[in-house]
Amino acid sequence: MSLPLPSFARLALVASPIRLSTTPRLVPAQPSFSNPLKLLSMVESVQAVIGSVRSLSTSVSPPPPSKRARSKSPENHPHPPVLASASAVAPSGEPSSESTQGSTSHHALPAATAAPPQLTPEQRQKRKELERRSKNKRKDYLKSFEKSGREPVEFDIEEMVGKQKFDEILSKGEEFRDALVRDEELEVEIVRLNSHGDGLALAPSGDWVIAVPNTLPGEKVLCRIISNERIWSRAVLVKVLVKNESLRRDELVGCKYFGTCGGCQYQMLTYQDQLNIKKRVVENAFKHYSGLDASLIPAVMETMPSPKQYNYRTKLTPHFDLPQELRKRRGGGRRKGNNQPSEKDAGEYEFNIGFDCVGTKRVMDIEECPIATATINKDLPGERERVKKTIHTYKNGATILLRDSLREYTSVAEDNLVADSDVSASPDTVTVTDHKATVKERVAETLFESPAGTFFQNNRSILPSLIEYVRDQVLAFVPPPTEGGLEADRYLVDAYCGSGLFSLCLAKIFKEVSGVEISSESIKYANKNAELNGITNAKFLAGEAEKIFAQIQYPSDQTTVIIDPPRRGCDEAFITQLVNLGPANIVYVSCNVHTQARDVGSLLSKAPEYEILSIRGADLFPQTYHVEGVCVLRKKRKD
Ligand SMILES: C[S@@+](CC[C@H](N)C(=O)[O-])C[C@H]1O[C@@H](n2cnc3c(N)ncnc32)[C@H](O)[C@@H]1O
Repeated sequence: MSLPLPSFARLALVASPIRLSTTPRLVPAQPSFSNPLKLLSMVESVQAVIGSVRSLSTSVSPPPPSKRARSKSPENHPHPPVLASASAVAPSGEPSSESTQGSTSHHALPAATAAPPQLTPEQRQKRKELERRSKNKRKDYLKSFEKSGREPVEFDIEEMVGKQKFDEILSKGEEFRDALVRDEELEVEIVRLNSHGDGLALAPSGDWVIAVPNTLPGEKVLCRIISNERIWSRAVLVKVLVKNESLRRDELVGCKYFGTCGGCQYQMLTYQDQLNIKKRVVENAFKHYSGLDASLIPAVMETMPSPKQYNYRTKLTPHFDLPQELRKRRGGGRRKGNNQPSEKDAGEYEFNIGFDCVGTKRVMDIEECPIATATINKDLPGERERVKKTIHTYKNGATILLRDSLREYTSVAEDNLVADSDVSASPDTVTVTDHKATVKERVAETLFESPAGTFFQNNRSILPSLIEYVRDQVLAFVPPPTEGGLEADRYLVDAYCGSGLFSLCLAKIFKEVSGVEISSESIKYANKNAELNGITNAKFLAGEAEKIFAQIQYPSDQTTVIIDPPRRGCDEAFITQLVNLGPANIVYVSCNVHTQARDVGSLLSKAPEYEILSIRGADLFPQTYHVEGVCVLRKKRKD
C-alpha cells in the first residue's frame, strides 16, 4: 500500500531532537497511527525528505525555543463558494511558457547532484541561482517551522490543490520552485480567504496557490505576481474584473490608503461580514491546531463586536528607514567634522514614515490613520515633523510610538471612551510618545496606569464588554458549598497579567487574586494600580508565568486561572504546572487563536478531566484580520 506522503506537519514528528525545546511550537493536529510498521516506513520516507532538505541546507542548526508564533490560519468566508475538490479544480489552462521553463529547473531541485544535460553556461548559472534561492527559502522555512509549526495557509493550500497533489509536491521537493514568474499578470478566481484576509486562488497549473490581498471569494481578478513562497505566490491586485456583489462594499472604505497600506484588510466589508469571517478563523484554528476530536469542540459563538470600528486604536507605531541619501552622506561614518549631516540639512531628505505596503516591506508614507483615535491623529503630523527635523540624529531607521492616554480620570465622560461619534480629538485625552511616560486608562470603574512602552490592550472601547464576558464566565461557576452551606470563596490566578487588567477589574468577585508577569515594570504598575483603586486582595509576582504555582495555596476547586499570553502562547512548563494545580475554571484569552488552540489541545490531552465550555472571538481590531480568542474550560464535576 502506498504511504501517505510526508508533509512538514509529520516531518515534525521525526525532527524530535530539534523539537525537544521547552516551548511548544505551533504544531497542528497529528494523525494517530495505529500501525507501527506504517509509522516506521512513513518516518523513513520523511527522513529521506529531511535528508534531501538537509543536504541542501547543511547549516540548519536547531533554532532556539519559539519566541513568536505567526498569526495565520485558514479562512472560510461567511458565504463561501463551494470548495472544489482536487479533481474539480484541475488545471484550467496550461502554464505560461515562462512558468513551464521555471518549473523545469525546479523539478530538478531534489536531485541537485545529478548533472543537468547539455545546459548552456547561462542556463547553468540560472539553475544555480534558483537552487541557491530554494535552499535559502528551505532554510528559512525550517527555522520558522521549528518556531511556530505549520503555517495556517498550508491547510488552505492542501484543501485547494488536493491532499494527494500537496503531498506529492512535498515528496518531490518542489515546494519552493519558482512556479510563477515575478511581475507576470494573471487572471484568477478567488475561492476563499486565508486567515490574513488575503484572497486565495488556484494558479493555472492547478498545483499552486496565489494569495491576492484586497480580494473576496467569488471575484475574478487581474493580479501581478510579486514573489514565490512555499507552494504559493504573493500577488498584488491590479484590477477586480468581476466583483462579489453581495460582499464588496467599496463605499464603506474609510481610509485613503486602503488597498496600498498593509495595515487593514476588511474596510470594504460590512462590519457583520468582518465578524463572520473572524468566527470562521477561530473555528478553523481549533479544527486544525487543537488536535481534538470534533465532538470536544463546542460551536464557536458569534464574535464579540467592538463598539468602535474606526478611531479605536489607542496605540500607533509608524516606522521609517534611514534615507539612503543620509547613509551616503555619512560615508559609512568616515566623514568627519563639518561634512557630517547636520540639523541644517535634515529637511533635505525624502523618506516615508508609516506602515509597510501590502505584500512588501516597503514603508509607505502615512499622514493619518482612521483606525487610530482622533487624538493620535491630531498629533501624528507633529511627530512626523519632529522625526523629519531630527533625522540626522538617527543611526538607523526606527519606530515611533504614539499612545492615547486619558488626561485625568475624573474628567472623562463615558461616551468619550466608547462612542463611535468620537471622531474629533477629545479634550480629555492626550498623546504620549515617551516610552517611559505614564499612560492612564479607565476600564469601566477601574483605573490603570502603565508606562507607554509596556503592554496595554489597544482598543479601549471593547474592554468593558470583554471584562464583563469573562466575569460572567467566572460567576457561572458556583464553587462547591462550604460546610455551613454557604457559597465558597473564589480565587483567581491571572497569568501573563500585564499591569493587572483582568485581576483588578475582577478583584471584587474573588477572595484573593494573584497575578504573574515577566515584565517587572508592568508588575510595579500592577501593584500601583491596586493601590490606585483601593484594592487590597491582589498580589503580583514578577517572573515566568509558571512561577506563580509555587506561590499560591488556593483550593483548586475554588480557583479560576485566566491565561493571556503573548502570540507564541504558553510554555509547556506552564501547562504542566497548570494541570498539576487543577483549577476548577480556566479562561484562556489570546491574540493568536492558533497557538491558543494548540495549547488548549495540549491541556486536554494532559488533563481529559477538563471540557471546553465555550469558544468565542472578540474583535479588538476592526478592519483588520486580527481576532482575539476567548476559550473557557471547566473541570468536569464528579457529582
Ligand atoms: C497579551 S499581554 C496580556 C497582558 C494583560 N493580561 C492585559 O490584558 O493587559 C501578554 C503579557 O505576557 C507577558 N509575558 C510574556 N512572556 C511571559 C512569560 N514567560 N511569563 C509571564 N509573562 C509573560 C508580557 O510581558 C505581556 O504583558
